[in-house]
Amino acid sequence: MTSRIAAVDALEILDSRGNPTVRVFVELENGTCAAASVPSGASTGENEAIELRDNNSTRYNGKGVRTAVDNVTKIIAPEIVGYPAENQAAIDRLMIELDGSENKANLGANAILGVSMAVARAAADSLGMPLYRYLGGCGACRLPVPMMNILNGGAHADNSVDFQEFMAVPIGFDSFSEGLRAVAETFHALKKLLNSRGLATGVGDEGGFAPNLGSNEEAMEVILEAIKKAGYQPGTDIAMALDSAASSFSPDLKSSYDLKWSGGGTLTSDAMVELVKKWATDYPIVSWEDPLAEGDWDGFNKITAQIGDRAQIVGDDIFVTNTRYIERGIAWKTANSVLIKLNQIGTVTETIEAIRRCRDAGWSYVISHRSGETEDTFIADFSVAMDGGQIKTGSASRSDRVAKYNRLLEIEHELGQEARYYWRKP
Ligand SMILES: O=C(O)[C@@H](CO)OP(=O)(O)O
Ligand SMILES: [Mg+2]
Repeated sequence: MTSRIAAVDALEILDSRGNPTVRVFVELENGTCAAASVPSGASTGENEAIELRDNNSTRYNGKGVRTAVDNVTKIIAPEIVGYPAENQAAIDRLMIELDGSENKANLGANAILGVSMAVARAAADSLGMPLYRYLGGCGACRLPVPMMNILNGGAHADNSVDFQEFMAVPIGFDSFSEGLRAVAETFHALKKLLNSRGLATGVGDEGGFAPNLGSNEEAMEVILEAIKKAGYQPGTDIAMALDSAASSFSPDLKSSYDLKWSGGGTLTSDAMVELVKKWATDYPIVSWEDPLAEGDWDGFNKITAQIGDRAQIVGDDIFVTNTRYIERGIAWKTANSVLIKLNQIGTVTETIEAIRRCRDAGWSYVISHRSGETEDTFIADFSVAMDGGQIKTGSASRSDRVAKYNRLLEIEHELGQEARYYWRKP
């Protein structure tokens, strides 16, 4: 009995926002069966691989999740049955060719990624290896520093906060579990603080609280207070990371910024750069994702030149985990870090390639969830396998996010003394 693929199946399931998404099953001739589920974003970059998602017009017209499911079972499955599951790169390439488009618009990035992840998991299971070991080899022993999202705004919440994500980063701890505990305690401290001020403690899509605050500064102030209340030193034990998701408040995606709640109205790119610089000086911010919009390459270059030596400038919407844009960014010194999302590019192999480019350039990379998630914990193993050093996977209040943290705790436990954990400055 070999590890050749015997069957591939798929079905429509729900994601954490209650929207349909894809789950794929891959069965091998040796009896191994593995599944993978595909997440989905809300604040998506324009150049992301195209997923076949449902909205009122696509559900029944051949462009929704049901079509993605059919594409797996009717188009992809017959082609990959018989391939050894370890031939990840060949299987991924075959699916890219089958799709035939630039951006996976024909079969759907969600169809292709579901198969790609399920194939990796089946291969690992069939070899009796944990996924992180199969994908990362015997050197895979570094647990990522979690960026725990504790306050939500922007497109992920209906409150009066412009920036999308405010995260707590445990930089001063010796182990993943201790770091995770500290940011979870900060999350609880923040809840108490918000409560005591009569502010709402309902959560946004990624589980961070979504109170109505007057400005981004107010959000950062209350987080600093929460870190202290939890008994930690801001900037030494726990630092802050932000994802402005600036494309979501830049109408032209490149030169104007409409901060509704802070900063006093519409800003030029230069004014936005100045504001980011000021906040990065006033607050212990170690990582800033999408401080400018995806078309504002000049603004990105400027902010990287000005604060890139002390803060990680992470490109999400601007790079979309695509080597074409990452290479341009490296050549132009646009950032110093890339947010890595498997479903932005659509296969495991291409995601690994994107990470390889980052490493070659001395850039960091942050493995990330999407705002619409499932209970699938693939990215937890993937972050250890890729030795990425950082993971962004929401708060401690939603089980779709907690599943990833718990999987990382399991991996740490399994690695025992071999486990490594440290924050690497940019
Ligand atoms: O902008 C982001 O980084 C992500 C994940 O936090 O959000 P979304 O999945 O909505 O694109
Ligand atoms: Mg982002």
